[in-house]
Amino acid sequence: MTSPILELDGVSTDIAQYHILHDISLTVPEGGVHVLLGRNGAGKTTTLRTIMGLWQARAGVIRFRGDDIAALHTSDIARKGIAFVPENMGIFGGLTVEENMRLATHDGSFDRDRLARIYALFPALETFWTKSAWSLSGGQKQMLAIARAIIEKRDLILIDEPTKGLAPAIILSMVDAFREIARETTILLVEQNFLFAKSLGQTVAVIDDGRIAHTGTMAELVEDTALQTRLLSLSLDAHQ
Ligand SMILES: Nc1ncnc2c1ncn2[C@@H]1O[C@H](COP(=O)(O)OP(=O)(O)OP(=O)(O)O)[C@@H](O)[C@H]1O
Repeated sequence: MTSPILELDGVSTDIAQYHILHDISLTVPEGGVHVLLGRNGAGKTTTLRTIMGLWQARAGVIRFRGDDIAALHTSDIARKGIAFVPENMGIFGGLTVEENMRLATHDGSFDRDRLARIYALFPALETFWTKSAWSLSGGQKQMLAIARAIIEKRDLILIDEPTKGLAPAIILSMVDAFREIARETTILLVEQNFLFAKSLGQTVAVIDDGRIAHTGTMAELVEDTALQTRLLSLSLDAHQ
């Protein structure tokens, strides 16, 4: 396994008076898709927001390519090459697809090759390029949110539950897109959909009640049904 692109070491985060994350240690190897699983309220979003500097860690170290980024502002963390696709997708409904994409670039201009690649990954975005984002379907909105994160080269993308509320056929089409994106960028994926997660993930961490309950390779979790049963109750949507 390659050296880690991201490491969390003993990270604890409070929101107001509440202790939400407790001593989170997590290693994300460079390249591929790495999954953070956990049930509702387990602390997945808080972990991603802490990495992005949207919540300040009370304790612990967050290393990106070896540099401690825990005290940096979100804009400086983004400039280092980390993008965040939040659960609410963070797109602007009143703007066109093109305007949404342009706002995600640093100077408003597009690299033609990257744009062509994005059109190939998500053809609907080319079709609806001049349409307002609110006219897109849920799946297309999610594609736009992901496309915004990769319109410029990023080293690491944090994606919060991209399959939430999407139809199975749309989720299936996203598997190929994620595999393609992961050829040039490391993805840290928060998920509850185990089928989606296991088809993409190389490593997996399970978080429960703000604590890491398990870390390992996805292959060993897929093979170990007893472990799955133990973790399913903590983390996964049993219907997936
Ligand atoms: N702004 C906030 N104020 C108070 N508590 C919060 C806030 N945001 C999150 N929490 C609490 O922190 C805990 C972890 O929330 P978090 O959103 O990280 O969970 P999650 O695993 O992402 O869940 P979900 O799958 O539902 O998005 C929950 O108990 C939640 O109620």
